[in-house]
Amino acid sequence: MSILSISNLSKSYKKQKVLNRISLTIDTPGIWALVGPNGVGKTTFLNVLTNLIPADSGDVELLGNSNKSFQVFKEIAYLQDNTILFDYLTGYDHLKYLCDIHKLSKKRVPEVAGYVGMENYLKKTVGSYSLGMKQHLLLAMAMVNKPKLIFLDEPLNGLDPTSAILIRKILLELAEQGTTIILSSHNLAEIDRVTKRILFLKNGKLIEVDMNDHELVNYHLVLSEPSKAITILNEKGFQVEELDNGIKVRLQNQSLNNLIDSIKEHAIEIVDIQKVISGSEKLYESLYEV
Ligand SMILES: Nc1ncnc2c1ncn2[C@@H]1O[C@H](COP(=O)(O)OP(=O)(O)OP(=O)(O)O)[C@@H](O)[C@H]1O
Repeated sequence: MSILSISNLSKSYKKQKVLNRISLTIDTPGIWALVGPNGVGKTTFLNVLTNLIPADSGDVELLGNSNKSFQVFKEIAYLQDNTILFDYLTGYDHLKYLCDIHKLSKKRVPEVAGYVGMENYLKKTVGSYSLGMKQHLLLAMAMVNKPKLIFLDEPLNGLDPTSAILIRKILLELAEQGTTIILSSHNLAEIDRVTKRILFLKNGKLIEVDMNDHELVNYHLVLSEPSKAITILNEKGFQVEELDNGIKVRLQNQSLNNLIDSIKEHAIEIVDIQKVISGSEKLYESLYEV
């Protein structure tokens, strides 16, 4: 049984084709990032997958059941944006309501609130919440029924570093426990921290990428004589670029030891050396011609 199986999924708004015969299968648990520029169709895609809005054509199966079956909603969760929250209700009310729907004990409320660190404001009305506090509540709501598959639309929006770190830890923990998370986000640096698997949405199609195949490793070096080093390294076939405060080298067939030895044998001092991995932002730039 696949965790997620999509075949020939299409959705248009009037003449605008947002999803164009998309097919995708996910068989292994983990985190999958959904990425694309504003207005490309990420929210539409998540809404169609969870059957909040109907597709024009195509089929979706979540955890082996059609996304139109009632069973699916016991096992999945969809964290939408905070417009689904009610200002005059407390965080507790929201979580208790979901426990009732899922026929779970209300003991699950403090459990899940504690998990996302919102015990202090659980009993306050949502109207008094900051953006980050609302994001915590939404994540807690998504976790109430211990779902095996979670769709998250921009869960990192408006979070301070403390909250972003906490949510990252929670996502990684859930993934480790076997949950599959489809995470729509514009925060590419954060995505690189949680997953190598990215679904880029472009022109109505998904481009599935394993970042392990696309990462570029460069070394940034601060040197006593950068110009001399550039000449020497170029002669030896290294791919070198000048930086404001040093040089950048991309290794191809050479090892890091080759690089260091080549510099040292000309008595050039290496003041600093850093490994820099270029992640999804580079790929995003080339895919969307930024
Ligand atoms: N109900 C609707 N009626 C008509 N057009 C819509 C509707 N909902 C979305 N659209 C259009 O569909 C396109 C995709 O919108 P969507 O919200 O799915 O994009 P997104 O990738 O989630 O954007 P963002 O990153 O800004 O949240 C946009 O051009 C949008 O204007």
